[in-house]
Amino acid sequence: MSPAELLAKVAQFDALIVRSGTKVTREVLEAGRGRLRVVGRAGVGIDNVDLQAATEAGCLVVNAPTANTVAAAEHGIALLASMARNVSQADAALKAVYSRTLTVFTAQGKWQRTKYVGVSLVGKTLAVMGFGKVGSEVARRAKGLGMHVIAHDPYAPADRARAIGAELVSFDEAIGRADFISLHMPLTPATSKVFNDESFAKMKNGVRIINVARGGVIDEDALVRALDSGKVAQAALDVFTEEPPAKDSKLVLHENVTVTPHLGASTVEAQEGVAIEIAEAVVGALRGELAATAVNAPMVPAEVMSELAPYVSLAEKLGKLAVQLVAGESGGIKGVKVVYTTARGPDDLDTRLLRAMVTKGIVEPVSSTFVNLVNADYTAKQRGLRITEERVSHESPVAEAPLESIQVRLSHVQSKFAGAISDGGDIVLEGRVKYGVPHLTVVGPYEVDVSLEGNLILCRQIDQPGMIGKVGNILGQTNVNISFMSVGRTFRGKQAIMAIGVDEEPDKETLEHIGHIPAIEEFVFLEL
Ligand SMILES: NC(=O)C1=CN([C@@H]2O[C@H](COP(=O)(O)OP(=O)(O)OC[C@H]3O[C@@H](n4cnc5c(N)ncnc54)[C@H](O)[C@@H]3O)[C@@H](O)[C@H]2O)C=CC1
Ligand SMILES: O=C(O)C(=O)COP(=O)(O)O
Repeated sequence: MSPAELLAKVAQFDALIVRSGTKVTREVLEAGRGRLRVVGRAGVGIDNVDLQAATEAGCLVVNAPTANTVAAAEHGIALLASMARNVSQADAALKAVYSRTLTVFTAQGKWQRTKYVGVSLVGKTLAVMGFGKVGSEVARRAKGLGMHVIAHDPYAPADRARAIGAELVSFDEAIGRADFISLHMPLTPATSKVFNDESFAKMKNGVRIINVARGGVIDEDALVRALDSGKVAQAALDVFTEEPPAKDSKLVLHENVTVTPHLGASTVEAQEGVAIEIAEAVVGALRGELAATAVNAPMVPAEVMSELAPYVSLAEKLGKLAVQLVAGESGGIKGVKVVYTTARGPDDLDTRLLRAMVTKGIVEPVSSTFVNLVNADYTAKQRGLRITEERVSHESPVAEAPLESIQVRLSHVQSKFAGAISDGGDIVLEGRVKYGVPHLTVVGPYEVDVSLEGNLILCRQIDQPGMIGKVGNILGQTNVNISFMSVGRTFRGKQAIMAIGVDEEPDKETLEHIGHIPAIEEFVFLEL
């Protein structure tokens, strides 16, 4: 699709899957607002996606960070070796002659065995700039070629470098000592044009540079100057500031430069790999699962994610139930307090995810905004929702459970179900996870215990015999299956509430029928 076509059509889709050639600009994301929920980048670099605009639109951006790593590393090694031995220049020169005449070598001698004398790799020093996934695979392979490998990466763990046999050094030391420099850092404001006149000046004369990362990390005009002066003997480039580069690009046309058109990830295996990786990530994200490869959401490590999963669901359901209890005329929800009862300290329990899910539960049923971990705080702020959190420490933890309970309090709002209002005047709901399943355990001043699956009916009645039977009968007559039921009361013979989980949504008449049971004071049907 052309950019114009993409703009015109993006609103018809829930997800977009792109490679680096498609620019997912603010304009594209705005045009997709309301429908577009996920942008999947079938590769690593996400510099072609406007992350801030995606975050504001609540659009999750996921990438496929691992499936093309080896392909990129292999391409780096291919460029390193072919540059050192002038493979592409020699090939082009020889082909040019053969295409003119099949038999004669010209006087200028295109069978140029002396012109294309190369340099050896063994024993040379390679500086790997950016010791991440691709960089470390390049280092590993270069070791196999007998090179001495040094690396610069301010954030790389020293033990990984040590394990591969690479020495981690400063930026200046890396570029100053190297015979070959291979670039593997992401393009960020900090890395933009870090290879410039000043840094080329610090390199050895006759250094050779390989770039399979991003064109923007090199000041391309400065590289042309360094090539012209001989400071840089050769460069091998897979990526460019502008792709494709201008037709008259001095860099592309330079005789000491080897170029490929951004082929780093282009192997049959890598493309199959990223396709599968991104399809799984996008489908998961559309199903509402937490994406491990989310780019614009806080990173939640996989083990934390699996431990918190039932609490994430509990948090969302409590938010969803709470908002349905708010009376229409109460002037909006202002303050939301989430209270976590836990044996863990702040360092062992990151509540951002839980807070985001409470926000999602509260906002989604009453708006057209799609809320996720990405835009939850932004959305809450926009809607004037003040969400505060409190931790209550719990002395005797149940085994290893991260949380004992989660309570959601909506302050100073009226409720359509007075039974949900606590003594302090807030709507209060509390829940726990039991056997991996979220349960509602407190409604206002009442203790209940109902599994949060399907839908829920809350009834407040006078505590007297026969109530369960009456309600059960009415539901049974219309084939509504009760999945769970619990009765809580303040004092014997006073008020009680019944929390009834139902698989099907009862029709209006059935609900009215329940409301007409004389002892029932109020009831509400809540969707989960
Ligand atoms: N040519 C192609 O087709 C491909 C290009 N790439 C590009 O390769 C690059 C690396 O990708 P991965 O290894 O997967 O990413 P990665 O995130 O695993 O590694 C990047 C490393 O760069 C380091 N880094 C960040 N700032 C730095 C700085 N100022 N100086 C030195 N190091 C710095 C990080 O700490 C990290 O270890 C990215 O730019 C990516 O877009 C990746 C795959 C294919
Ligand atoms: O994954 C990356 O960062 C790449 O540069 C590969 O880009 P591509 O998917 O080949 O357009």
